Amino acid sequence: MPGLRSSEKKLGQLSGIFRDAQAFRGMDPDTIVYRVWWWEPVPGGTEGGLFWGLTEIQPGSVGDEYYMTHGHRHAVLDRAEFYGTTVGEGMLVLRDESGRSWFEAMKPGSLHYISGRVAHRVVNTGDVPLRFVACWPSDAGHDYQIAGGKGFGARVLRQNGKPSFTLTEE
Ligand SMILES: O=P(O)(O)OC[C@H]1O[C@H](O)[C@H](O)[C@@H](O)[C@@H]1O
Repeated sequence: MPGLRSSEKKLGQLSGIFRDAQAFRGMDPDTIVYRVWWWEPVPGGTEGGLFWGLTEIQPGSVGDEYYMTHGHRHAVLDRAEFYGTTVGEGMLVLRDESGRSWFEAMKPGSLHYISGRVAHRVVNTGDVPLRFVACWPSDAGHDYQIAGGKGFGARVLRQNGKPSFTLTEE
């Protein structure tokens, strides 16, 4: 049925994506990390349609790693997406099929085009909730297996009080 949808992601649902497992175990699994509201004017899977969404990621960290979305590629691999930041500061972490990882800085007014086949995740590096709008094809779907389960090959960590994009061996 077409309509407005919403979902929330709690820490307990993000097990395994943060580096510091000990810090993670010491935190309340019911803590909400992010919420998504999105409009589905056509049924999911419709070719040629678009969805529109708003994501809000809370400020916070697990150990020295900032709160972030799980991250995904599109199940229909070649589908692209736009993100537009409205409030807060963050990093859009991207990984292509060759394994290259990079980021784009997010701040109010920043617009980000995410090509098909590129995995994407958003990290809140600020002190306030990070909000961004998104527009993606209604048949894109989500694939949460990034690089065969290895992840993004990069982490955003607080170092000397500042966010640092660090490539990893993954
Ligand atoms: O699906 P996640 O990786 O948890 O990201 C959360 C959400 O971020 C954005 O709003 C995307 O447009 C959504 O499609 C996605 O569901």
